[in-house]
Amino acid sequence: MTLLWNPQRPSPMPYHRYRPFHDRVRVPVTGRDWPAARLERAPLWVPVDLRDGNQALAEPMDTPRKRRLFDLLVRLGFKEIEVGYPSASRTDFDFVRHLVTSGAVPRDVTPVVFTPARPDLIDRTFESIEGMERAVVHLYVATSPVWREVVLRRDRAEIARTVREAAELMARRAGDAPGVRFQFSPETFNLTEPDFVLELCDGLTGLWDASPDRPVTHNLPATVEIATPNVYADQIEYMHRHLARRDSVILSVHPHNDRGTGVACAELAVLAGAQRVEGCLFGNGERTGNVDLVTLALNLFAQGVDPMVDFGDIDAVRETVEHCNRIPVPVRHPYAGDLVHTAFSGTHQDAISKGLAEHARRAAESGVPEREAPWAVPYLPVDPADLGRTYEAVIRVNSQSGKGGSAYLLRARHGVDLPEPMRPEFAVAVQEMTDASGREATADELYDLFAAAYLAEGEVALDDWSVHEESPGLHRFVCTLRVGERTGDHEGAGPGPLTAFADALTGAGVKTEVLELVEDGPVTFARCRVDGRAVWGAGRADGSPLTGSVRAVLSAANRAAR
Ligand SMILES: CC(=O)SCCNC(=O)CCNC(=O)[C@H](O)C(C)(C)COP(=O)(O)OP(=O)(O)OC[C@H]1O[C@@H](n2cnc3c(N)ncnc32)[C@H](O)[C@@H]1OP(=O)(O)O
Ligand SMILES: CC(C)C(=O)C(=O)O
Repeated sequence: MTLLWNPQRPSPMPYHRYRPFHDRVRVPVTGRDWPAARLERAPLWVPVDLRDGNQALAEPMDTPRKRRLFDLLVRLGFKEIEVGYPSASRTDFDFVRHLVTSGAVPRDVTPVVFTPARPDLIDRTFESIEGMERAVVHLYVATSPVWREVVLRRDRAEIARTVREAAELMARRAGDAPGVRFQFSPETFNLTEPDFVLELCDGLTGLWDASPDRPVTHNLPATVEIATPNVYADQIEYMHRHLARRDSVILSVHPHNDRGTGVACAELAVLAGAQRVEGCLFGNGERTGNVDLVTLALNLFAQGVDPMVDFGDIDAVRETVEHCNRIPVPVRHPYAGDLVHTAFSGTHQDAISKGLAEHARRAAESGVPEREAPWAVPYLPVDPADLGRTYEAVIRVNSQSGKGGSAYLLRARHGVDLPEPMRPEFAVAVQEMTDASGREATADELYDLFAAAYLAEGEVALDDWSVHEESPGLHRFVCTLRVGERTGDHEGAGPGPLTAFADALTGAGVKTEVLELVEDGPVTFARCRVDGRAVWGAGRADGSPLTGSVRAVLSAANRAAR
C-alpha cells in the first residue's frame, strides 16, 4: 500500500539476506519489571580497556602505555579493572607480572585476568598472578549455536564439558587462596538459548561454591549486538530472575556497540537487574567498540546520581586515553568531544546566553555559589565546568549564528557589551563576513570587525578638544574638527558636555543630536540623530567616561557619513 504521507520507495538493498533476532534466538518473557525501574545508583563499573580494548588496537599497548592507563583508571576511582589476557602474549603476561611486582595495585582495587577454556592457557594465567593479593580469573567460551557449530565445532554437551573441566582446573589452581574469585562469560550470550546459559552459569555457581562472601561473576555479553536494547533487557531480566543462588552471583553485562545502542543496552540491562557493567573509556574496542563507560557514568551524573567515578577533568582523561589507544575521540563524542558543549546556531546561542545569565542571577539571589546552584541552562545537559571545561567553547560564531552569539563573544572575551538594540545591525555585518568566508569567526575577528565599524577614524575627525562649565547648566565645547576636506576650529554650547559637543558638530555642518548613552564598561555607546538619521556609535573610554562618550558621538557622526 502506498501511504500518502510517506513517499519513500523500496530500496535496492539486499535486506532479505538478514534475519530478525526473533528468528535467531528465543527470548522468553516471563514478566518484565525493567520498564518501570529507575537508575538510582551506579553499578560496579569494570573497565576492560587493557584487555578487550587493547586487543582491538592496531598497535597493542606496551607496558608503559598500559601502566599509564591503569594508573588513570585507579585515579578515576575504578575498583575492579580487567588488566589483560596474560596467556595471549608476552606483553600481556609481563604487564600482569609488572603489576604484581611493582606495587601498582592499591589495596582496594582488584585486577581481572582473562582466559579461554584451555588447560595450558589457564595454567599460564595462574602463573601470571602468582603473588597477587586479589584477582578475578575470568573464563570465557562462546555458547551460541553459530559459534558452537562453526567456530568451536562442539555441541552443547561438549561445550558444557569444556567449561566444567576448565572451571575445575581453575578451582584447583586457586586452591583456597581467599583472594581469588571467578568470573564466567558465555560469549555471544545474546544469541544463546537461555536454558543453556542457565545450565552453564548455575553449574559454575555450584562448582565454584559461590557464596555471598565470595560471589561468582556471571558476565552476559552482547558480543555482537543483534536487537534493540529492550530485547537485551528482557534477556538480562530473565537471567536475573532465574539464576540460582542469586545472592551469590554478581550479574554483569558486557555490551558492544554494533547497532550503535551499546549505552542503551547497558542502561536497560541495569534496569533489568545487572549489577556490574564492563566497558571501555570512550567506547574503544573491536569493530564499533565496547560500551562507553564515560557516557554511562556521566549519564547517571546528569540525572543527579553519583557516578562513583570522577570525570571532573574530562580533557585530561581523554588525553591519556588517546595517547594509550592512539585513537582520537570524535568531536561529537558525548560529554568529551571538542564540539559537544558548543552552539553555532543563533537560536541555541540566544537560549544558552540567556540561560547562563539567569543561572548567575538565581545563584546570586539565593546566595549559592554558581558551581553549586541547580543547573537548568537550555541546550547544555551538564555544566561544562563540572567536566573541567571553560565556557570559551560554548558559543562559537559562523553564518548560522544570530545576534546573541556575536554579542556574547564580544562581551565574554573583550568586555564589550553591545546594547540590545545595536545587536541586530552588528549581526548583519557578522553574517556578511561569515557568509563571504564560509568560516567561523573568532572572538578576535569579531572584535576587529566591531573596531573597524565603530572605533575607526572616518570622515569626521576631532582634535584638541576641551570642555568646561561656563556657568551652572551651561557647558562650552572648544575643538578642532575636520569634516571631509575642511578643517576648522569650532565651539558649541549646551547644558551638558555632550550637548555642547553635538552643537559644535552641528556648527561644523554635521547636524547632531544625542538620543541615548550607554556608559557601562570599557566602551561607551551613543545613539544619535545625525542629519536626520538615527545611528549608533561607540568609543573606548580609556579611563575617562567623558572621552568614551565624546568618541561614541563622533563615531555615530562618522557612521552617518558613510
Ligand atoms: C570475545 C573476546 O573478546 S574473546 C578474546 C579475543 N582475544 C584474542 O583473541 C586475543 C588473544 N588471543 C590470542 O592471542 C590467541 O588467540 C591465543 C593465544 C589465545 C590462542 O592462540 P592459538 O592457539 O593460535 O589459537 P587461535 O588464535 O587460532 O584460536 C582459535 C582456536 O581457539 C579455540 N577457542 C576459541 N575460543 C575458545 C575458548 N573460549 N576456549 C577454548 N578454546 C577456544 C577455537 O576453537 C580454535 O581452536 P582450533 O584451532 O582447535 O579450531
Ligand atoms: C567474552 C566476553 C567478555 C567478551 O569480551 C565479549 O563477548 O565481547
